[in-house]
Amino acid sequence: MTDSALPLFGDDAGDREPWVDDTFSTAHRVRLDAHSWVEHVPGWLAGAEQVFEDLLASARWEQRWRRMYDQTVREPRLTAEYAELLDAPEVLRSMASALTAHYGVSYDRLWINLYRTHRDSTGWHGDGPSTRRRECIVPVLSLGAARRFLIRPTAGGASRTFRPLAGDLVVMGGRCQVDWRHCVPKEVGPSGPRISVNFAATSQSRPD
Ligand SMILES: O=C(O)CCC(=O)C(=O)O
Ligand SMILES: [Fe+2]
Repeated sequence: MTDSALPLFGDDAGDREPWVDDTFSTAHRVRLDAHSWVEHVPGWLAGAEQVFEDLLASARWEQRWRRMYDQTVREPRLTAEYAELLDAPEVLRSMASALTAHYGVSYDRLWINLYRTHRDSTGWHGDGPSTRRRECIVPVLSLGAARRFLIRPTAGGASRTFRPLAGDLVVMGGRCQVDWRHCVPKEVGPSGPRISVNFAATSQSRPD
């Protein structure tokens, strides 16, 4: 057995083991309007690099296709879904528990997206079937390269820009999935790969 295969204990553990700030001490909430908000939690996850590498190597990445008008288009990113939280890696399950405890929403499934380069993206959308309740709380964790995350009113208007770094959470709350649209646009300059972890709750997929 080599050193790197040994379990992490002692002083080293703090540097390498992923660890979430379950006090959410850095959370900063931006009110979008009377009903919707976005919370940015910088540095929520420590050890993000290890989680990124593990997911990149171990997730069952799939190419998805999206129906747009009369065409079927290839999504410019890869996705892996964990329809049951129990099937997700332990580190993601413990993050889901921390989010459930903090936001009072029972996160019981998740999907992760891989933006391979600056040319991968996701267009303006609301999360649709996973967020049918009038008010939802949708946490998204960023890993890997920093990319812009934009949100703008569904009816049109100026967008707000967030730039989550690896380990940051961006949480959409209230009526964000109906009254607002979000996207991760392509970038002009080169960027390394990014993974986002999208936490979902069956309870939020049922209309109230
Ligand atoms: O990658 C992100 O930050 C957001 C992804 C997203 O909105 C989605 O998959 O529904
Ligand atoms: Fe989304």
